Amino acid sequence: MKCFSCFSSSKKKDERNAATTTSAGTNTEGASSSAPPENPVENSPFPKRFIYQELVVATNNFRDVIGEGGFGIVYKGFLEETEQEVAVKQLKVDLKGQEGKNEFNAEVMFLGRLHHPNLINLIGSCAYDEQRLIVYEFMPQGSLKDHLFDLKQGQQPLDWYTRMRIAFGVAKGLEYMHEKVTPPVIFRDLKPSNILLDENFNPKLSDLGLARLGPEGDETHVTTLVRGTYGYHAPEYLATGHLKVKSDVYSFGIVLLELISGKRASDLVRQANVPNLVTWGRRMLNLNDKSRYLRLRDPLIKDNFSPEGFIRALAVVLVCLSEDVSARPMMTDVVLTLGPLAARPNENLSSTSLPQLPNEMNKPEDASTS
Ligand SMILES: Nc1ncnc2c1ncn2[C@@H]1O[C@H](COP(=O)(O)OP(=O)(O)OP(=O)(O)O)[C@@H](O)[C@H]1O
Repeated sequence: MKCFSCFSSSKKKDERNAATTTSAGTNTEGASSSAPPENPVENSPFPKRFIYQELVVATNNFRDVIGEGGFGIVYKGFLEETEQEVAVKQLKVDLKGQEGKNEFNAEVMFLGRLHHPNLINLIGSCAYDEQRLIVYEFMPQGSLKDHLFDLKQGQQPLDWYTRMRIAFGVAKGLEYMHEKVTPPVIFRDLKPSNILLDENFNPKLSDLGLARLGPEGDETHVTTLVRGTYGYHAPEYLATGHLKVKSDVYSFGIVLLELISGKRASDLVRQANVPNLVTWGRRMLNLNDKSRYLRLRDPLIKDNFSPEGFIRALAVVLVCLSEDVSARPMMTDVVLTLGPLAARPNENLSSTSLPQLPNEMNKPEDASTS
């Protein structure tokens, strides 16, 4: 927790500037002026401190529930002052314990300092008595979970390219957290319900309540209690509590496999005698039988499918899910590989523009669509 305090003690503006630096040496709050043009920073660097009554008004007395998670209920709201639709999360605060407040502090601290188009925009927060509320930009398409599993009647499944675009955006968000800020930030709870979608299905990572500052200098990991969601943890983190940026890479591999297969990691884990998603995926891929690869594809993905992109995406899954932590790629490599896969054919990206894959990523042979 010593690194954590260098963030959390930074209430004053000048102290905050010292807290997190980008790899270019500028602080993340200043990143709004120094970010590269392709990564415009949308977020206000100074989230608002709301008074409780403002949020009562904004949410019409907490009437319209958007969703509920383990840490609280999320309500729809509207801020008259800025004419902005918002989502307001009211954290369950366990009066006997610190857990809810810790999540709140971590989320407000991280989101207040990290700014990227693929991270949710924190509009503000409110700490009133035992109440803890967080105000985010509203994401009209909800979470990836709502579009991947248990679709409602008549709901259109995500097509292949949208899935790849979502994976690409998530990879960019993680790349930013791991590689563009110092010290790195480990998300620790990557899963579809923490990937929110804007009106154009661009993804934004949310729920940084469990995030941790990563190791600095020569250290390879931070040691923590195992937290997060069962089914998404890297095996070494589960076994030892040693958390690394590559633990997130493993979770990303699982989410990518979920996007490809439409199967839920967590459901399969709970069922007796059924291999979990990772075991099942690996079994299919190791059988050197091309027709089996295609059985990993979500049957809801129909037209506009790219067999070459499919194989490459599976190769990314395989390396991200390596048991050997050092064999897992950095998110920058994943971003480079997924970028071209996210482009629809009419977006004019030929296969020759695909980046060279590391050897392990070329493992699966090419497959046909038949
Ligand atoms: N900014 C937002 N805009 C729109 N919908 C949101 C927003 N934030 C959360 N939601 C919705 O509320 C649901 C609950 O979110 P929340 O982060 O509280 O829990 P969760 O991630 O689903 O579960 P848990 O936190 O227990 O792992 C989300 O799945 C999503 O559908």
